[in-house]
Amino acid sequence: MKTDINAVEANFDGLVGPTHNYAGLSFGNVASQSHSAQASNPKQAALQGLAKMKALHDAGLTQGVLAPQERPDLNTLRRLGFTGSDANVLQTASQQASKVLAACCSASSMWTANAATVSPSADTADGKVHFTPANLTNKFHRSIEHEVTGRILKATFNDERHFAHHQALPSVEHFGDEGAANHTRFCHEYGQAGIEFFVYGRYAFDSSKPAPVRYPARHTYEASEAIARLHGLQAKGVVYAQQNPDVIDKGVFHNDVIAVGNRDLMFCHQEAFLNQPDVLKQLAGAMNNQFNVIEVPSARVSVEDAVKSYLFNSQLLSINGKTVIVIPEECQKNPAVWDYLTELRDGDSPISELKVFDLKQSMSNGGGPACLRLRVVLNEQEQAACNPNTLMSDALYTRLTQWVDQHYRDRIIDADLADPQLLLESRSALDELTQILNLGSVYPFQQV
Ligand SMILES: NCCC[C@H](NC(=O)CCC(=O)O)C(=O)O
Repeated sequence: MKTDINAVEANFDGLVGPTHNYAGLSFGNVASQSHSAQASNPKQAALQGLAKMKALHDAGLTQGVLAPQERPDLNTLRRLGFTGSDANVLQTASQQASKVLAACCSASSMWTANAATVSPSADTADGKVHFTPANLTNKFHRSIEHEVTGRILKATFNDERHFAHHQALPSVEHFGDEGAANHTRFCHEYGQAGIEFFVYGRYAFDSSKPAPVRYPARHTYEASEAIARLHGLQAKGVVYAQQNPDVIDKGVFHNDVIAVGNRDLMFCHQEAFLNQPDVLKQLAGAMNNQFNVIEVPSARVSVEDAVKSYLFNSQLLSINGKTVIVIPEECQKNPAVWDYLTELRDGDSPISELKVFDLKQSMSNGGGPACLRLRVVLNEQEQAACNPNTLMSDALYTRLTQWVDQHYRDRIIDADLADPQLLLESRSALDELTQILNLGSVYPFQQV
């Protein structure tokens, strides 16, 4: 197949929804648990996300926006037995099952690294870009995302000649799938066939294999294999690796908390994978031995510091032939991490620039720069086939910041989630958003 030299890696970031809150829903995600019950600021959260999108657009990258989910999720609450008017459903849920209500109000779809796994057309048998929404079975509040995520992806990549959309895998723990947070694509040029690297936390059908003991392994080997099959990937274009169970037990709930890759570069912690030397050897072989690894030693940055600072939840971006790393402010505040990063930048590593962002609202729930984006490699024709209203521009940035200022609250605590007014505010915001992004009626409340 011919290489498209104009293929780009686009980042589609999740827009933070109007109900962003801290409910402590993610066992095994240290930040989510430690910020439980604190007041959130949805307006600031959305603006922080938009500022990152705008900055990367300004740097010349292709940047897209993925719409949030409808929350509170009244359909799910009704499915769980709450009845009556919408206000009544919210009130009884808050009285009888406040955690269930909080789960049905989470803005967790903002972390679009978990929205889906995406395979670029250069890697797939039919030459289309393949999308499979992640079932996110391990956490109830996230398991209710995939259906609407699928609709939003179809409305964003809306051309059957170029884009193939699959259903999520069966929603059981055996096929627990956390999407692109556990998937990295290596390549020499974006438009050339690449190596898709799938990382999983455990085996569902083989209990003889190692697994974490304290925290859950959300993603299975069997799920990764199924995605590779669905997307029509060639065996020689796929490498699998198991996450080190010990680091899952220290709070590394997704691989993108301990490793990140771009083109022919892998930036990872020394303890990221089981049998790490062998994994790196396999990757180098698959990449015809043109592969660079920056492996951060535990003696320089401990796993605990990596989890606290989100050093590896960074974005590695190619800008004008240079590799730039996008990191959260928390990296600057951690002396061991900052020392290491400045040494990388000033030395002869491939990383030549550090871009620091304030993403505190998302970080407090365990989501850094990389969690907030879904990478989609697109050749020239595919770029033209995307829904143009979802692509960042100066005009879209202005429009969306005004929209956030108009509709979003600047404070939400647990008790607010039962407020019927919040439901109305969210629906009117999202109704307007579907017009701004030209998505059609993707939300359940628009389909009655
Ligand atoms: N890729 C980053 C995902 C972070 C996400 N946090 C949350 O859902 C926290 C929600 C809360 O606790 O309110 C998760 O753990 O899946």
